[in-house]
Order: sequence, then structure tokens, then C-alpha cells
Amino acid sequence: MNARVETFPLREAAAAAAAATSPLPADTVVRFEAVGRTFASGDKTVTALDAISLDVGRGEIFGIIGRSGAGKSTLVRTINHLEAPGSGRVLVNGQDLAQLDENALAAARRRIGMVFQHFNLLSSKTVAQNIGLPLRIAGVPQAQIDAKVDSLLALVGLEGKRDVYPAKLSGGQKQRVGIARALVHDPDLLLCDEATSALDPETTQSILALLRDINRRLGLTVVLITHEMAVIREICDRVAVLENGRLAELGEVWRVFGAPQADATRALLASLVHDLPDDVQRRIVAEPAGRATPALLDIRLDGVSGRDPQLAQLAQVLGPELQLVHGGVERIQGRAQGRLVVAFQPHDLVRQVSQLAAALALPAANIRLLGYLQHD
Ligand SMILES: Nc1ncnc2c1ncn2[C@@H]1O[C@H](COP(=O)(O)OP(=O)(O)OP(=O)(O)O)[C@@H](O)[C@H]1O
Repeated sequence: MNARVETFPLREAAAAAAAATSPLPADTVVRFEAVGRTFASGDKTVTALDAISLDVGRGEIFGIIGRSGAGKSTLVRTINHLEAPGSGRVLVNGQDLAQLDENALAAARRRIGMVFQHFNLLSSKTVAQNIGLPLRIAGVPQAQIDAKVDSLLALVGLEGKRDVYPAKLSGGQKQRVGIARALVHDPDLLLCDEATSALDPETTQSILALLRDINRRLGLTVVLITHEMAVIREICDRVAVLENGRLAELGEVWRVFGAPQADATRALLASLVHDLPDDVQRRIVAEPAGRATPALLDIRLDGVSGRDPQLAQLAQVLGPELQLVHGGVERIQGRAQGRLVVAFQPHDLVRQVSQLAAALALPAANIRLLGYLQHD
């Protein structure tokens, strides 16, 4: 495969030592330095995190994905020090939370919002009371709380629900309240732990759109854990793949999804191809059998910014051998919507994918490599 992806794990002590002594770039919000964590489980020791080293940049949406038990939650919980690293350290805005006293830790945690899978709303409090509660606890005057709550309700699109109780809200609306509450202290970092896993696909899309909107409007850094590859594909800039507590792969989503290097990533990506016809699925392989093995690209037109794809235009980038394997495009309110799965013989895969994204005016993340198509 001719694609280059950052390869990990960075487990060597030398790499960790270099990371520990190098100055923190101004655009780094979270730095994990050789973070390890074990748990005692009966008479066994479970390694939840094994020498994880990576940086999360300011303003990015950073995804963490992995199978159940891979260490995702433990890793994210070390960011706000709900979980103390057993070895290594975690710096947030250059600060090691392990070194702080109780008051300073509480102040640092206020700069880190958290959104949960099951919303964690108080059923006896209204939407406004739920959102304002952290400010109330902090002793903020009521008028200030009201103003903040109103602006957050507008931000998450719940203006009309101020005095409603959670029981009267849909799952998506509850999560909007959860997001508003997480933003009440104007954090610069938002942690989302399976924030969409309890929601149906349509609601998931609307919550992801909200997170993306907040990320862009407020410049907020988002670290998001999910077991759903589709969520990562939808909104993340970069992704870390965890496997048994180790960093299996790290990089830009389009690169990692386009040319996965780790077995763990390939196994997780398999979940994304289940909606293809059986005969196509059967023929997909992760590695090309030879130079002539066609690559299979999945092109998603989300109607937001994409142009109507002309087959001639696709063929110009992907070559005359181009074959439409699956999918179709329809126009909804004048915009192209749909999905095309095409096979072609790549000569420079990464370059061709970025040329195609440019030609169709689509984000690179909308185009991904499903694998290679072997003959029947
Ligand atoms: N408090 C704890 N006590 C004992 N073992 C724990 C504890 N917390 C996590 N573990 C173990 O550490 C490993 C990583 O767990 P973690 O919850 O971080 O994984 P995860 O990737 O978030 O999984 P899931 O997707 O199922 O939430 C698992 O083997 C888990 O059983």
C-alpha cells in the first residue's frame, strides 16, 4: 500500500522521555506522556492503559475508538483526573492535575466539560435548573445564572424548553441539555463519553452536528470516545485507536480509515461496510492481491457542500477503469445526497483521494477506502 500513516505505539522509554522534556507547543491542549494504568481484578492485574503518548491539539475534534475494554474511558478519565495515571503523566494546558491541591484541581476541572451517554440529568429539576446547577453550586448570583442559561439554551437550540422537566424531553433534547450543562463554566475542552450511543441514527446526526457547530463557533477542543466508527468518520479530525490499553494507530481520520495499518482498526472498520450487497462484501479484502487489484472507495455526498458528481469527473481522477459498484445519488432540496461505491485501479491512492475530494468539493473524510476488490 502506498499510503503513509503515522505508526504507533510509541512505547519506547526514549520516546516517552523525549516527550516529557520537550516544551509543550502552544496549540496542545492535552498531552499524554507514557500514561499507564493497571487495575487489580481478583488475583489478576488488568492493564487498562499501557504507555500511551499522544497530544490533542487546540480546536480539534479528537476521537478515541476501540473495542469494549480497550481502555477508552480510563484514558479520558485521566484528563480530568477522575482516574490517576499509575505511571506517566497527563498535562492539560501544560498543567499536571496530579500536582494540584483540592481547590486548584476543582478549578482546573471546571475548564473541562463532560458529556455522558445517559445524560445524567436530575429528573426533579427543570432544564434551566439542570444547566445552571454547577453555577449555583459555585455561588454565582441568580441573574448571572439566568443569563448564562439563556445563552446556552439558544446555543443548543432548546429556547422553548427552559422550564420543562427531563421526563418530557426526547433523548436528543436530553443530550442537548447535557451539552449545555457541560459548557456552563466556559470550558476550553469538552469530553464526550459515548455521547450518542443511546440515540437513534437520526438524533445521533443532529447531536454530532451540534458538537461540530460548537467546536467551530467556540473553538472548543472536543475529545470524544465512541465504539461507533461512523461517529468518528462523521466529525473527528484525528483518531486514536486503542487495543488492549495500547495505542494501535493514530492519525487523521481520512488516512486511518483510508489505509488502516493496525488489525484492530481493520476489525473496527468492518462494521462500516455491512450495508453493502453481500456479493460485494464477500470480495472485499484489506490488502491488494497485486498491482491490478481494484480499490473500493466509498464516497458520501452529504448535500452540504458537495457538488453533483459527474462520472466523467470521477473517471478523470480515478482513471477510465472506474466502475460504479453500489449506491446512487438523489437530489434533495436541490442538493446531491447519497453514496457512491466505486472500484478503480489506484496508482497513487492518497493523492487520488485528495484530488477527488477537491474535485467534488467534499471533506476528505467523506471519501474512504473500504478495501480492495478481489475477483470472484
Ligand atoms: N475500576 C476498575 N476496576 C477494575 N478494572 C477496571 C476498572 N476500570 C476499568 N477496568 C478495566 O480496565 C480495562 C479498560 O476499561 P475501560 O472502561 O477503560 O475500557 P473501554 O474501552 O472504555 O470499554 P467500554 O467501551 O466497554 O466502555 C477493562 O479491562 C476494564 O475491565
